[in-house]
Amino acid sequence: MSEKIPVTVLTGYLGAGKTTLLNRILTENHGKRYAVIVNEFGEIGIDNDLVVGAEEEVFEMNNGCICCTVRGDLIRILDGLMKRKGKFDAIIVETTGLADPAPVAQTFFMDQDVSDTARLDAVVTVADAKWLAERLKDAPEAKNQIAFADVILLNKIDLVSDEELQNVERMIRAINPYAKLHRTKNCDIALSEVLDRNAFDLDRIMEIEPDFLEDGHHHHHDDDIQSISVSYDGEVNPEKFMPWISQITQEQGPNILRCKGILAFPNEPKRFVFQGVHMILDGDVQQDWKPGEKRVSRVVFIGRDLDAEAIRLDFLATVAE
Ligand SMILES: Nc1nc2c(ncn2[C@@H]2O[C@H](COP(=O)(O)OP(=O)(O)OP(=O)(O)O)[C@@H](O)[C@H]2O)c(=O)[nH]1
Repeated sequence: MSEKIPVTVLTGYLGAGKTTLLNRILTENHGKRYAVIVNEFGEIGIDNDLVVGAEEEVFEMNNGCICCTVRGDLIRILDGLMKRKGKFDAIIVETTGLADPAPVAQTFFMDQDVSDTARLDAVVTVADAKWLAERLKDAPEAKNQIAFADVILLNKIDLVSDEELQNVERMIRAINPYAKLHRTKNCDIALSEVLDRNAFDLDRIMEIEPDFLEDGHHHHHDDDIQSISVSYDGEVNPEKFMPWISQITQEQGPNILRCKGILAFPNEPKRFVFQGVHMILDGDVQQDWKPGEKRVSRVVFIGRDLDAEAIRLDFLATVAE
């Protein structure tokens, strides 16, 4: 029997640094070929376009969470990939920040075709050193992501004091004493610590979740969490957009778990990408718009108690004349 293809499930709460880690993996000179599956919560894909590395094949699963509505899609994509075995060395699945990793991991044991050809190598969880303590209070997914991890990257250590870091490490250890824990900035880590670990331990998981191998998925997403996507078929004016995005993240930061966008600015050959986690905002011009690519500007906000219509109108008010 030929060897099974290793699958790494990359998880972690909204904005923790999953795409940063994925891009690091894909750009490093590893000589391997990865197939990448990216799942997003919002209905318009942004992450897919933020993943670098033209070599890799990126499969996008939008509009739903990998652990719920689109799990069938995951099985279909995996089945399709298996038919082309030999064309790549490993598979990386980046889940949404709101995914419960258990049902995703379950897929590799419960689905016969998948389990015959692929093996779950490890669940790698990226944790945000600044926000994890808060999320452990109000987001059960954040806790499950830690509990199920084989490897944890405690990321964004540049944003916290030593004391805060030790505190959050204690919280992680209380939930999961077994995972290998690394402190990172910008997910800077040797790939050998993340890939091909052979770390997934079914026995440990059965201890946490005794019905792991039984069918039926009971994960209920927090219904209060909204995903608001707005897309405009053209350019936005940076002089209007920048003050608006700063203002909304300052004023509504506590409710904005995550925001991001790709924008076309007039006379700018490069795409402007902005990223936000609560009130922390980051933005920069990145790669060029491709020749013939439509210059569409799009933003996504994920959070609670957000006024979707106001966000839509305010964003559209920033478009270039
Ligand atoms: N200060 C700081 N910022 C970081 C670090 N790692 C990542 N970021 C920034 O955090 C933001 C979110 O990073 P992503 O990698 O997109 O996070 P993600 O987990 O993929 O986000 P979602 O897929 O939307 O859940 C980006 O603006 C990153 O540049 C870090 O170690 N320190």
